[in-house]
Amino acid sequence: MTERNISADSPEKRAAGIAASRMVESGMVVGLGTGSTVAYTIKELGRRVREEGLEILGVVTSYQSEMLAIEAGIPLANLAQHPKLDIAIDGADQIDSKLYAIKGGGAAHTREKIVSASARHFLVVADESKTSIQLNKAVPVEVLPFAKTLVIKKIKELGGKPELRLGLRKDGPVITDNGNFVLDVNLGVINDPEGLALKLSSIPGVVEHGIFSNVDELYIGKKDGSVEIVRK
Ligand SMILES: O=C[C@H](O)[C@H](O)[C@H](O)COP(=O)(O)O
Repeated sequence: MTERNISADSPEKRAAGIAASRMVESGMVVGLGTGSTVAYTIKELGRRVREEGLEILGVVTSYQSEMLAIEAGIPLANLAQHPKLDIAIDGADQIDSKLYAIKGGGAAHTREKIVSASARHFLVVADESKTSIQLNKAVPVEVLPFAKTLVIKKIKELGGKPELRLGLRKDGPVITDNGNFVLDVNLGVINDPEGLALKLSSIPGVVEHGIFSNVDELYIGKKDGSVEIVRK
């Protein structure tokens, strides 16, 4: 895994993140994703709340998005209060031409999947480097620490090469917001994302994997500041 830098400015990510925020209207309950691209969306929504009187409730997907949303001034709610969200907006690590996505580079994919599955509309924001004809990046798999050895064995039986994600400024494994480990699983080119998703989900001890098949719309930010919109 390469180091993640969520604070470096990126015109492409900003273009996609801000364009997506325009889909949000007063009265909506909005799923707020995790990562450097959707951070632009969260900041822009906060600006509209503070300066334009936009009235929304945010439902966060991680401690990162919670901290950003609080700092931006977005009032928050949770899924117990609002089980049905109007929209969820989130980033992706890779997304293919059929809008299957790999997420979890920030280890937030479990809550992201729950929040996006609760939304009527799921919109992904990304820069051009994330698009690919087929998925081929390592798939993050959140695992109960107790089940690590079994899950590694089962993943190898599927032909995957699992690697325990280690902390960058912490010794030992990354611990997710849910208290679990993450395996980054190299599976080569993924020809059948839905089939693979089913196989990974059926391994005892897998909490959630990072293959998403529920993306409705993709906003791709370009270097010239334009945004291409792809709909399912
Ligand atoms: O766990 C993290 C998430 O799935 C992110 O949405 C994903 O990694 C994309 O992040 P970024 O926009 O920083 O590339």
